[in-house]
Amino acid sequence: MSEPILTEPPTSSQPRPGRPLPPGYPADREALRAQLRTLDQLPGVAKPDPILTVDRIERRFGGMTAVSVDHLQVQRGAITALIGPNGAGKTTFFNLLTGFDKASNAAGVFGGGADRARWSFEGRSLGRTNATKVARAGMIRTFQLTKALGRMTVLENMLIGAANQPGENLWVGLVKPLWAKRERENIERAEELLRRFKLDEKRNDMAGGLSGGQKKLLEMARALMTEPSMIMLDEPMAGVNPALTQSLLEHIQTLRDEGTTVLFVEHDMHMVRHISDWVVVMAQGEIIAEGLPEDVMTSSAVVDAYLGAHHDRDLGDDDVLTTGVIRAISEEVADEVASEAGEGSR
Ligand SMILES: Nc1ncnc2c1ncn2[C@@H]1O[C@H](COP(=O)(O)OP(=O)(O)OP(=O)(O)O)[C@@H](O)[C@H]1O
Repeated sequence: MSEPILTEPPTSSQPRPGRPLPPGYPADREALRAQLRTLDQLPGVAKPDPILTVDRIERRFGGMTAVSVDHLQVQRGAITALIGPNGAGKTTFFNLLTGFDKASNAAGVFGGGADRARWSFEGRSLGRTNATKVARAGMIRTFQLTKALGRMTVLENMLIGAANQPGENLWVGLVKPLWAKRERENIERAEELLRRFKLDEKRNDMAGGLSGGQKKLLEMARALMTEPSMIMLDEPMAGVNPALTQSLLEHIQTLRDEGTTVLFVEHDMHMVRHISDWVVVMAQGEIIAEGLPEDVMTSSAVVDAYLGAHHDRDLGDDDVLTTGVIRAISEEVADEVASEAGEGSR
């Protein structure tokens, strides 16, 4: 696979238009990266200023453990990539954190006991809350398969993303002037985001008619209606054509610079290497590695974990052809040659 031409990530940040950066937010991305470079690159390592902290979260489906994360901290203001082979548990982990699924050891679940799952966001415990409350707390996600509502217009899709929609609260619904003011504000914000994501000309089109990449942009724009402190993107690049790749990457970097922490799941290793400040690797439900992109993505443990399910995966750099990879590929080729020879002699 040839590497797409990508511009360098910005190293300094701009304040969010109309909104100051959150207090203590690491505006200078280079300084943040320098701090991250001083950390031990070990699973569960403490971060200088974690926005999200997870402890002992487990999800079992029957006898199969899909997620078993002992400890993870996500650094505020960093772009963190969560990578791992198919079936590693990444989406399930996202679902648990955002309240779309319940941990098998959640508080109140039989057997949850002393080892119950705990996670906190901005220092606030989220373990017992549902998806709506998690979103209101400022942690919002997008999905692997876009959830744009096809029979609604692009603008209507944006407005259902607003946290303070009229009608959500009976009192707001009754107090008409306030209702009208909020609706106006929501429309203004939606229009501004649509302009920014270059979807403004599509505002009255049905969302179902957008391309795959435009739906991804719409979903990201909609997630921003609530002005989240952290956005979790599940495979933002999947189904996006090369023409939109660069603009999607720029949007993600701009989000970070304007005060939104980014955690994303992605299989596109060029993207991971290009824009992440930190990489977390999952395999078989567990976090098996954490560290700087240039180090983690060339680690043989990580490459080996990938080879289980991604024999054809380009990890984005020739340096990944470590001994482990070469050994595994040679074994696979030898197996194929042996089985072809067996078939030929039958
Ligand atoms: N609702 C479910 N019922 C049963 N098993 C499930 C369910 N959801 C996920 N799993 C299983 O849990 C494991 C982890 O799946 P998950 O989708 O979280 O992995 P992933 O890392 O996101 O994979 P991919 O990169 O392919 O999206 C897989 O073995 C999957 O089959």
